[in-house]
Amino acid sequence: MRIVRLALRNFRSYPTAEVELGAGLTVVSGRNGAGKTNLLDALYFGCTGRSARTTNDRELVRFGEQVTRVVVMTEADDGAHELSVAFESGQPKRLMADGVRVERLLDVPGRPLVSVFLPDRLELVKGTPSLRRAHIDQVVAALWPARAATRRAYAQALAQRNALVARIRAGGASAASLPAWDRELARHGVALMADRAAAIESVQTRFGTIAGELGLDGDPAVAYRPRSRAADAGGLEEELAERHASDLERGFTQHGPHRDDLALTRERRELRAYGSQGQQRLTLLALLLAEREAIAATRDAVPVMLLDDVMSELDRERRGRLVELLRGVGQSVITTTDLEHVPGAEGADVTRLSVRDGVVGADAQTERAA
Ligand SMILES: Nc1ncnc2c1ncn2[C@@H]1O[C@H](COP(=O)(O)OP(=O)(O)OP(=O)(O)O)[C@@H](O)[C@H]1O
Repeated sequence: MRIVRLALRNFRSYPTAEVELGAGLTVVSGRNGAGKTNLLDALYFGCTGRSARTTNDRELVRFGEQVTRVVVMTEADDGAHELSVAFESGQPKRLMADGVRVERLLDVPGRPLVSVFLPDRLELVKGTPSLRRAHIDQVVAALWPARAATRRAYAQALAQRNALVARIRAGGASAASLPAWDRELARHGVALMADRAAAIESVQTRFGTIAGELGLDGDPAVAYRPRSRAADAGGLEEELAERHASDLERGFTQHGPHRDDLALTRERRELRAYGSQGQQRLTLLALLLAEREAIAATRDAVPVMLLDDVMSELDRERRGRLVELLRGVGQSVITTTDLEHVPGAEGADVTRLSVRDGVVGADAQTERAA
């Protein structure tokens, strides 16, 4: 599966654009504000139905326009496919796969997986545990699509247990009904913890290696931090039972995998609290690359990497190593203000695009030579 073409209409700074992606690495160059990030976001939007930068879709519609539309054309073993997303203010988003309306693009079989590195995504390292939990669950779903159901089942059981806690507090139900929901929550909870642990295990060693190669010293590490210490469903059920009184006092379920975290450390200290901005950026980059390798090793699908302005952080040697990693397997799109920052960009296997004033042109090299 690979993305062949992207077509946009009234997406951010672009009135219209048609972009052909390379089979491997595509480098998008242009000045600050030219529209490079907008192009990456359009790709993300077309593949997932969501922006990587905002939850407010209205921001995606070009100023003065009403409707934006993004179409992603792909090629797979079974032929050509098309995903499209259209958004009009005040209307529900229209998501289509091969001309058929769908609820969610994430459920479309064979859709391209995408992994995106944008400055805003640093929140994954710096922000609250909930972002990291959601991220682990996305990695689980990318590694083993069928297991996405476990997280949904857990979330549903948790919502029901919380509703019951509220009813008991209001005097509308008896505390004797709690153990049944402890059992249900524990059953899905241990399955969820096992999936998360397995996902992080498949990423751990790769993360250490790639982070080292990209120049992050100090023994960088990623580890799953489950809230519960239970080894099985019975153990988690007991932990939940021990907290009945305090759950009823606080009004919600305080214990379980919905309180898990992912620890990202360097020299055994949390990068969230002690890492420099550069270290946090390298950590995020290494994590996304490690996940991509793990997914490629588990499935015959390699996520498309969308990397925004990542080169400025790296010295020449590390830029070279990153380009090597990206050229090795799958598709990637990388943006840069300066083509010189991408070693090997002149290679025959690299597709070069230049962006200027909301217009995407082919081959910046040719343009420079002209
Ligand atoms: N809805 C919109 N309609 C029209 N233009 C928009 C819209 N949203 C953003 N823009 C414009 O897009 C431009 C920014 O584009 P983008 O972030 O893609 O630039 P960039 O090439 O990645 O720049 P940098 O190198 O500085 O990160 C800005 O000029 C901004 O005004």
